[in-house]
Amino acid sequence: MLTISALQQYYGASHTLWDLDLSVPQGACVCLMGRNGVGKTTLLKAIMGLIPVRDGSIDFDGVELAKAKAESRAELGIGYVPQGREIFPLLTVEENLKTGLRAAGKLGIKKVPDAIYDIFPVLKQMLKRRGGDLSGGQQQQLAIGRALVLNPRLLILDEPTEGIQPNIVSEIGDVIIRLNRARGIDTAKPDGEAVGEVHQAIARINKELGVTVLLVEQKLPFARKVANQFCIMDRGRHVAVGAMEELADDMVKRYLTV
Ligand SMILES: Nc1ncnc2c1ncn2[C@@H]1O[C@H](COP(=O)(O)OP(=O)(O)OP(=O)(O)O)[C@@H](O)[C@H]1O
Repeated sequence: MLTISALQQYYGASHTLWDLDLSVPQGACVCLMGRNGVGKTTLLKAIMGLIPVRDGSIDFDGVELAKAKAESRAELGIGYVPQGREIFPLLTVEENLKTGLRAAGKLGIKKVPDAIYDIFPVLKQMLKRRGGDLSGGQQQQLAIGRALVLNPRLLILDEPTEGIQPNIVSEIGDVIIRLNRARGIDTAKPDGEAVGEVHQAIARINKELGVTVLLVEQKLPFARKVANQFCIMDRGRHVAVGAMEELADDMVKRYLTV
């Protein structure tokens, strides 16, 4: 679905991404890992067209994104939750969600889908509250909700658990897992699990679309739980990729432990 090849990125004279390759197959949940400052956020911003790239290719389902305008991503089906969430503190929850619609372009989506409120019931309860008055966890749910309003096929999240209470971290993890893996779940025949409204809403979105996920995450247990593939970066280069169950202790020690 997303194939990055030989990407080169500079901040001025500073060479930040070196010959970087990354593959995100359809249906996967890929976790981009690495210590602070290795270039994870830079890579996500490059994918989103928020910073220019010098050379290389970013192919999304056959469309070359490396030189395309940032606005093209939403229309193509890429949703983005930036680091630090970047919600509008003075706008209400409803207004924040509607900002996600501004890039609807030709998609024909005119209102925030009800499924967003089914996935994050707290947003419905707080529709008229200002974004800045929400807790960190609620703001993160708002940021993810906003990224989902255009029904993306690829959801990109930059450190979704940063600064969030443990119980909300786990809720957010469950939502990501279900968005990613609920495809094909038969809601009429739950597999031993009580299928609630949230689950059904996610299964509905997922059945229609199948949300592939690329996320940056520093918390190892969260990454192991949520993602099924990893890509480790070190000093602007990809140094190891594989299935999450292959992420060995020596790699963790060498590239991730601070
Ligand atoms: N706007 C910028 N101008 C110049 N250098 C930058 C800019 N943004 C980031 N950098 C530098 O680029 C390198 C990669 O930063 P980046 O934020 O992508 O790393 P990261 O892996 O996401 O780290 P973190 O986990 O701390 O967010 C760092 O050395 C950083 O100082």
